[in-house]
Amino acid sequence: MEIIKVKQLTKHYGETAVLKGIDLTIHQGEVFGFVGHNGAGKSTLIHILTGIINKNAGSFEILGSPANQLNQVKKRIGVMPDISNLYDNMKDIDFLRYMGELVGDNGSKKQYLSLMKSIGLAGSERKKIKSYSFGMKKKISIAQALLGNPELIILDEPTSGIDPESAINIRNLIAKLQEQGKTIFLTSHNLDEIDKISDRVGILSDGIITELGTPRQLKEESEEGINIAVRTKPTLQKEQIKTLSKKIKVDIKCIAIKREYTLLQVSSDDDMPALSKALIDSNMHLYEMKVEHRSLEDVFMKA
Ligand SMILES: Nc1ncnc2c1ncn2[C@@H]1O[C@H](COP(=O)(O)OP(=O)(O)OP(=O)(O)O)[C@@H](O)[C@H]1O
Repeated sequence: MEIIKVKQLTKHYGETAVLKGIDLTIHQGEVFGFVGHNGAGKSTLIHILTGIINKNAGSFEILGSPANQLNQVKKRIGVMPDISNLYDNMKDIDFLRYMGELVGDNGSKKQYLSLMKSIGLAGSERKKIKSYSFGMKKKISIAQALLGNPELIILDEPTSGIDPESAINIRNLIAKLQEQGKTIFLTSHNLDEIDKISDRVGILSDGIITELGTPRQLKEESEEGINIAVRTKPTLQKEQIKTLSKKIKVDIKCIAIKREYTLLQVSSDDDMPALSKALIDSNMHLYEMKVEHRSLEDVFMKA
């Protein structure tokens, strides 16, 4: 089932075109990671999809409702608000109860406390939001997005500014929500995190989605050769690589030398046996040799 369907959507602010034709379909139960540089237009798309601002052209449907009938499905969508929109003078638990009532969530105090605990806010209950740190405000805004048991949860940078343990809790929470059949649309600048938790990733660049696929597909598509990290003593230097390359008749590129590691590139893993033998036959002491797979960061940098 299609939860989000966007076709040729555009948005400009004055003369500046930010979204230049977005096509995107997100299915039920997916965790979709949406990434892009600062100012790429990720929040702009979220604001359009949630009815905060209007698109200029194109169309979209959310939970089967077209853009002009978003009100019909708003209660089924949980959106993490910007932390500047939280009611600072309210106590956290009262805030959740109040926001919950607005979406028909009449949970008990125990349920709200349990929600706070699940996102790492145990022990802070009954504090006024204005006394919260930045990270705590992010957490309570994630809690707000979960009120009313929404089917689609939209999280804009849920883990930025959050301590590592809480970020892990939030990732675990996202996995649990997915197990319950929820669809999660999230943005993050932490590409390792996106790689870990997303079923599919979209990279927004210059107003369009330039890369779309599973993290694995994107990483494999970007592979041009095999990168091999070699740790030797002494550290392998560029001149020695040239000599080795000639000796074994394998094209070996030196990508980088970082401390005791030398990062090499060969065209295929069939070149590895010859390379390891040549290293052992030379006077190098070979401590480690491992294939370094591309990361989403590499894909992102090329997008
Ligand atoms: N209300 C507005 N009026 C004019 N320009 C705007 C407005 N809102 C956003 N922009 C501009 O649109 C572009 C996209 O902004 P947006 O916040 O969507 O990017 P983003 O990808 O979410 O960035 P970040 O990763 O930094 O959060 C930016 O250049 C921003 O300055």
